[in-house]
Amino acid sequence: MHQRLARQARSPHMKARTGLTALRITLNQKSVPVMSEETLSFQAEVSKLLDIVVHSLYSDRQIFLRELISNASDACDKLRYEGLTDPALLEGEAGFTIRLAVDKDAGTLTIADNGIGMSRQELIDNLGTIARSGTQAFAEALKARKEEGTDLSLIGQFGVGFYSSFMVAEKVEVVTRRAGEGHGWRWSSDGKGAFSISEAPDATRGAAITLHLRDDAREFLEEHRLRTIVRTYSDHIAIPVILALPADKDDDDDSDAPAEPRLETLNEASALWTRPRDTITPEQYTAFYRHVAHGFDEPWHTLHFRAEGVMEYTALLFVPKDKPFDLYTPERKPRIKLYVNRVFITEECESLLPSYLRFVRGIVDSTDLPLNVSREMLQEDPRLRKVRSTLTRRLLDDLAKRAKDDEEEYLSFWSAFGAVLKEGLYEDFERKEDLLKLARFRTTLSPTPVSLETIAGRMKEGQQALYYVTGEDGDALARSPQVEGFRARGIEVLLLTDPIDEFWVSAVPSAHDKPLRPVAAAGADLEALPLVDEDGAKKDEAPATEGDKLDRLIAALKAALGDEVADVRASSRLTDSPVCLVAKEGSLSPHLRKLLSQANQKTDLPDDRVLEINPRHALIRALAERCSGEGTAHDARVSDAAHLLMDQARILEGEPPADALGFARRLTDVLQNAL
Ligand SMILES: Nc1ncnc2c1ncn2[C@@H]1O[C@H](COP(=O)(O)OP(=O)(O)OP(=O)(O)O)[C@@H](O)[C@H]1O
Repeated sequence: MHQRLARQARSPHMKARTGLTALRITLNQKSVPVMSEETLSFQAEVSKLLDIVVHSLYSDRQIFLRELISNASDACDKLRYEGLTDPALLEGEAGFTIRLAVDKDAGTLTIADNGIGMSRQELIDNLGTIARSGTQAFAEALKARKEEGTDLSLIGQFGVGFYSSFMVAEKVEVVTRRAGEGHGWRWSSDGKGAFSISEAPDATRGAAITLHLRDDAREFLEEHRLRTIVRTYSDHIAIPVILALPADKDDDDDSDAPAEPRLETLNEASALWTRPRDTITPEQYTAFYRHVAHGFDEPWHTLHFRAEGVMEYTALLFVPKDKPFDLYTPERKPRIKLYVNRVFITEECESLLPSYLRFVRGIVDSTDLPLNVSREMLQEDPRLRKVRSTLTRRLLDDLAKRAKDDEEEYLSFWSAFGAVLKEGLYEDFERKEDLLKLARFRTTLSPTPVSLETIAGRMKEGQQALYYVTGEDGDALARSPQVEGFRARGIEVLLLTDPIDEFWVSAVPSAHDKPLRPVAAAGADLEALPLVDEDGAKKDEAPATEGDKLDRLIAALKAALGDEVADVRASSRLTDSPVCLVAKEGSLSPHLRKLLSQANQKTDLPDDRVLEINPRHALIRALAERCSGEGTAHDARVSDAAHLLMDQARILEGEPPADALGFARRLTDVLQNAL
């Protein structure tokens, strides 16, 4: 096991798979040796997945061919790369091909490559477990489906790589020899729970996947069908996909020697990104996007350009339409493939994009980097920093253009990736202004997200700043007492509900030349503005509790609540509610405190919240009256009211009352007295 993990650790794919190590360790493979053949069971998740694949939920069965050709192409890329440091692996054969061969009598279709191949252990790991990110997502969706009845047809969007062969085949055989190894292996399975492995001494380098087609899938033995599928889905593959056709036997040829098959190259076989833009169709871009991104959606945006200067390179980048399922994994790694002179170098070149653009997929092909470029070099090379800066600028410029051209379309992008892009407000000081322009926010006046420019344009006369409130649920925030006073004055408040919002706001003191402030910090700004009715006309305010009365009330509330609050103060933030809880200035907001505790992060800062009271509210005025008499310090009713108000404020913040029993008792008393 250790050896296997060590080997995986060296493989360029390991990074993406670290989370799966545990899965593999828990594998329960029953091993039943039968002469030189061994039968092993699939990992339980694979069996479940195959069961669904076999009972075909895809209408689009032909995608199996795209998946297998894509794997073959990756295998060739890997060998080409490993061959740079260890030319012996190439065994003198450096020309890569992917061959399709049909045997109509046997009903088989074979997809063969001369790439890296697989060792015995790799066969078990790769084709017996869930080793692939997309397949893992599928398995997770399966689990979710059990729990909450997810629509199965959605699962098609994940794609299941190699396992998709079982959509069309009743039996699949893989004969493979890993480059550099003496002999090969045969893997075979009917996809029903088990697979077998035996030696294949004569296997050639690479992998040959033979599909014994089901009766209802014999269409995939037809040349014209294969030709069309390859041209549609795999034309961009940079390695020739060759169809071997039976030779036309010459009439005069009466020898028994088998005639050589005719070979027909089906695809363009040149890297798509090297072709001029105007010769590439949108379908070809989409097919390529799906290949590099392992996506099943359409690209929402495509950026393809050649750059000259400190470094010469071509970039072909895509913004997906749908959120990739691993967008929020803790690594937050950008996934751009790096090529040097069309030779694939690495899957995860982190230095090519900032992590807040990690949803972008695609490739960069440089003509200047050395082929043996190391990981360290990739991280430190100043030219790559320049490339990163150019790619970032061009992507952000394009996003701005798209927003300008069609705001509605842009909002579909924003709803998928806005939360990730906002990480840049916190991390990329240089691009803060650009990112602020791209940002869209839901507000108390607009359920559809709008730009800061729009919000700033709607500021009221005398309004000092742009205000925001943070929390989990936009609807609840829009109705919360925190924003009442703003609503009553016709002032728009940004409703920030992404976890990242709590972090970037601290790094962005102003936006669009206006200070950006939390609602809790409004204070005097707000008092200076008049209350307005729905038509914007000025409204009279109810009389407020003031002076001594107010002081006595505040003193009585403080005495009753003790340590439960850091302070009690009057506020003009409230209009309809009697009280609300706010964070003391300079302390963590309740929402941030909650986020940190969910992430198991302890904070040393005390939970010092302020209870704000509305001096114009009838209840507060009545309470103030009661407190103005003698002996109120020990008035049980005032104390009960203080606790009930405090609990009410907590409930509005989405928290339970501090002491449920006490809360129930007080509420009962109050109701009893009132009836
Ligand atoms: N023709 C092949 N030659 C060598 N290895 C292969 C071949 N086909 C599949 N494999 C190995 O099997 C693994 C699983 O393949 P599968 O198609 O299920 O997912 P995948 O290609 O890894 O997915 P992804 O493309 O998302 O990384 C591959 O990662 C690869 O290591």
